[in-house]
Amino acid sequence: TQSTRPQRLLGAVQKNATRGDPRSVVQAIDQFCRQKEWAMNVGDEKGCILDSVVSEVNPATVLELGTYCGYSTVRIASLLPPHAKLITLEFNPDFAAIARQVIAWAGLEDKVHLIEGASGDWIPKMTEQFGVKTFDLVFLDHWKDRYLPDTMLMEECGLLRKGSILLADNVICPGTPDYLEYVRSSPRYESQYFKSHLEYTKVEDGLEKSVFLG
Ligand SMILES: O=C(NCCc1nnc(-c2ccc3[nH]cnc3c2)[nH]1)c1cc(-c2ccc(F)cc2)cc(O)c1O
Ligand SMILES: [Mg+2]
Repeated sequence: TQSTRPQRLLGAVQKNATRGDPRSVVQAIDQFCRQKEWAMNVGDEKGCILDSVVSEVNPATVLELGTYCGYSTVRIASLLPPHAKLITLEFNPDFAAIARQVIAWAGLEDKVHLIEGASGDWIPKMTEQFGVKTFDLVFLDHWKDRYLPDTMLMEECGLLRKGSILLADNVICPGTPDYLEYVRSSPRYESQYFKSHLEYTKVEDGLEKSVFLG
């Protein structure tokens, strides 16, 4: 039977990356996506912006919405201080199965909780299931029409504190117009746009960084 793109991406990691070396896993995926097949990872250019925000925030608790193959999960987890926790949510079981193996190849499974399920179901359960009171950083990279409802849900569930950072991928392409309007006009957020490009292309895209003001 035919392999899927995520399976071929995993194959490239197992072939070209060194076990336990997150940077080599990231590099192997970027090389695969540039030379073989495009895939919807945040990519190297936006990935550098992600790295700088993670390093600046130095978060103890991170929520990632939209794991896909685990590329950004590996980038984030490799920068976390010891004992920090990254919870990543993936809706598609096939993507989740690949992501687990990519994260394991990078040797980061102890820092990552990968949950299979819908954000709307799991966000209200974060505190009781994982003992997380608030998130220091949230990386939004899942279905683009879920960014706004899930942000409102996180507010309602008290998962954001004064100073929590939301970093959203794809605010231009594919685009998240309702989310952008919300975080840019709400007095409860201070937002900043980091102009970049859609992963592995010349198409404009960018990340929106929003600080929750409480
Ligand atoms: O759809 C995207 N990403 C979403 C994957 C996902 N992986 N997991 C989920 C999830 C996880 C929990 C959920 N709970 C409820 N819905 C959920 C959806 N969603 C995406 C698409 C593009 C893209 C750009 C241009 C094109 F021509 C085609 C495609 C680029 C990107 O950077 C993306 O991130
Ligand atoms: Mg994305």
